[in-house]
Amino acid sequence: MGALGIDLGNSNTVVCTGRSELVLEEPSVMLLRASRGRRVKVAAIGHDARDLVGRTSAEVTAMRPLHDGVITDLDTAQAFIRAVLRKLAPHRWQRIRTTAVIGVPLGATPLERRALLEAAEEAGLHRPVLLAEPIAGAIGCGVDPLDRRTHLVVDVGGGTAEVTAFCFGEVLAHRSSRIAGDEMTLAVYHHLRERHGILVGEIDAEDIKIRCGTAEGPTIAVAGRDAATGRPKLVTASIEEIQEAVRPVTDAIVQTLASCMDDLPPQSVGDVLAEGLLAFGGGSLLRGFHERLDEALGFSVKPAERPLTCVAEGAASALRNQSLLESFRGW
Ligand SMILES: Nc1ncnc2c1ncn2[C@@H]1O[C@H](COP(=O)(O)OP(=O)(O)OP(=O)(O)O)[C@@H](O)[C@H]1O
Repeated sequence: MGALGIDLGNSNTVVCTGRSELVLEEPSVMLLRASRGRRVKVAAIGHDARDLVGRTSAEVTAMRPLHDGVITDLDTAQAFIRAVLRKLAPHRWQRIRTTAVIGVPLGATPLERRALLEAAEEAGLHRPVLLAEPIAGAIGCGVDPLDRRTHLVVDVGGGTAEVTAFCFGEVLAHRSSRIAGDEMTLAVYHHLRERHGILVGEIDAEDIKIRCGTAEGPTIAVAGRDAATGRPKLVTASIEEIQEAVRPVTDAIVQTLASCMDDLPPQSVGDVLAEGLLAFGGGSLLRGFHERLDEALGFSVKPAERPLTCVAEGAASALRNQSLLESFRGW
């Protein structure tokens, strides 16, 4: 396989080759089967695993390799990375000396970074290197982090929203919040239960949130269970009310952005006002997200062309740029 750029996210895992070819984009979910007297085995990963969540026997457990963007259990993370590598290259010889640049939240502690490197090495990667996700995402969007102007980016993932300003190979300001895409999903769930008395599953609530972005009419149909009787129920919800329900989450992200801006020197603020804010990560695809940020911040928001894959793409292209990896090694 040679070299890979990997974005190991809370929600999704994305892998690109050194030639920036997208080779894997799957949910970060793994099903583990415990069979008596034997080692726990990986039953499924990615889309297969996500489709089976809630449809398996008691012997099968669904696991996510990361929480809030960092590893909490080394064995799970290692098993997940190994399963991803096997999916990409089934034969052992194909994986020999495969190296990678892996995205890591900028706010990760040295211990969390060490855990990720250890899991990656144990899973079979050769000398993996870490690169801060906001920097990798910016590179994936065509921004040069060694540029002499300040760039401001927001990465709205599932578990975290990270705001970062950088210039000339240095991070000038950074803020991270645990209020991101998953909180938007939760807001949709609570709204449907309170306003319409309907209970939907976590995956359905996420699907409704995403469908709001592509719905042609002003309303969408929602199927679930009546919160009082438990019977199947169908309701119609307006896009506007769902946008309103998610607004506190977008407002919290605006707050994070505003406090990051407060830490910037005046010259950098000028750059940001002129250049605008680059937004990526799946949460930035929320309907009305950019307009809300535009309106609240008063400067332009540039949506990434490929918000879900730019971190892995940027990590893959950083493989060819040693000086860039050196500059951001400590971040
Ligand atoms: N079209 C869409 N509209 C709204 N939200 C979306 C859309 N597509 C994806 N999302 C949301 O984006 C989030 C996942 O984004 P992404 O894949 O960038 O996160 P991640 O990198 O896995 O997570 P993290 O950065 O927290 O580790 C989920 O909450 C998902 O529901």
